[in-house]
Amino acid sequence: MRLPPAILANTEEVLREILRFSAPADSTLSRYFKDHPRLGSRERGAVAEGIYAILRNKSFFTDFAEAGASPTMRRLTILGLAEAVGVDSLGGLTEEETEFLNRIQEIDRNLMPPQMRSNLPKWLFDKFVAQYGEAETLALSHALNQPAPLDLRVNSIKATRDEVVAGLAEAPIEAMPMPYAPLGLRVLKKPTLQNLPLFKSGAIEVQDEGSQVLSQIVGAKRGEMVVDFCAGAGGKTLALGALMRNTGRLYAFDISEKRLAKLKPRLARSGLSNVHPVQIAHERDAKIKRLAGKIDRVLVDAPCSGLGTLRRNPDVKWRQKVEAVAEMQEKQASILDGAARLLKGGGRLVYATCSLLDEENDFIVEQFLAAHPEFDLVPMSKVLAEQKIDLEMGDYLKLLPHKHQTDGFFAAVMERKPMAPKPPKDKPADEIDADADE
Ligand SMILES: C[S@@+](CC[C@H](N)C(=O)[O-])C[C@H]1O[C@@H](n2cnc3c(N)ncnc32)[C@H](O)[C@@H]1O
Repeated sequence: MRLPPAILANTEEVLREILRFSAPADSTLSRYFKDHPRLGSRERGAVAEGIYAILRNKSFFTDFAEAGASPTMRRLTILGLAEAVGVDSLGGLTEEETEFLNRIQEIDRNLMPPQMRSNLPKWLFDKFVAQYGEAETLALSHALNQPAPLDLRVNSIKATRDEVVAGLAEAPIEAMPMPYAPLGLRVLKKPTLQNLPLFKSGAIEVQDEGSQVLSQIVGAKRGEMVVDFCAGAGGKTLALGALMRNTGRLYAFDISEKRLAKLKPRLARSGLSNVHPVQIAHERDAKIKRLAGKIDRVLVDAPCSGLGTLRRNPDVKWRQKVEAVAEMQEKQASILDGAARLLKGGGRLVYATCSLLDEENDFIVEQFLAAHPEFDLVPMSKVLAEQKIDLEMGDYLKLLPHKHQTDGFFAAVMERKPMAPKPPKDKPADEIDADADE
């Protein structure tokens, strides 16, 4: 069935706003839908998918849209909607526009210059080529320009993976176990989940497989003291709390009250009672000091450029700036430094990002280790073997959309060396040393 011609006007209207890049595309879209309550769910879906298709393919769509008689914005809209819903579902095109679309469909995209084929801004294309080489950059950018699949995490304190597969089948929703995340399921279509009893009861959460693997490698165990330093809306917090079997104490820190507020309803659904959300002012907050040297595991899921999530947030590549990456590095180093104080001897510190740039990843970890001889790197190959995750990695976890079909993620695990016992208060330190020599 064809979409009503008015969809073209709606998409063009919201596109104009989104291309100003003054706010994230998903929040602009939500606001637009709230202001246009008459749009049905099929129409809303078409507008959103059309916008995302334009953001994913902006470089070559813009190039084509600029050549022709009708206004560029209208042509961009037509290209995006045709890509998202198919030419046959589009109503209200003029003859000239239909011809334009047919011409574009015949173009072999492989003949375009590499940067245009990648649909990345020049600064980012250059950075990726320097790091991955041109052939891999093209494979990576191709994967980043596809919509992400829908991944679920089974909440192991509420259900098993098999029970969830059976429950989804009744809906009927087909779901496949995922290769790396032991509690992960990939849903083949994209059904609405919010009204399913499995969702309402907290037996499932939406979470990318890469994000699930990252929670798993923290290695949090029953009864431990754990800190999720940059918990946000709690995607990884919830996974950690379940891995701890709802025991011990899991602090969810973040500076953002708004993000922590989003964690609350998810927490209520999850049935976890071991999670303690705490808003902190910054990474040196006095609330953190009280826990110094007492924590078994700390996850720093650091704020980053977010370039690993382009499948979901294609606007990020156009909104992100090269200068912002440098600013981000300073923040990442400072947060990692602040979080490291929490660990007890033998405790593990996990640094993670959803960035694909070495400068936010390897570089931050190497700089940290050089300044903190009290920490040793635990090779990721060892950590993955401990967790029985069948992934080939060296020192670090580097999940890549074109290789692992996940969002792009980086993680490193560092272990604090055992601490020297503190001298008793009534005995001077040099006396303790003399005793130890005997
Ligand atoms: C990558 S997001 C975290 C995503 C979250 N862990 C999840 O799995 O959904 C980074 C978070 O770091 C928070 N943040 C930024 N600066 C911080 C700081 N100095 N201390 C703690 N959290 C901070 C941001 O508010 C944001 O929620």
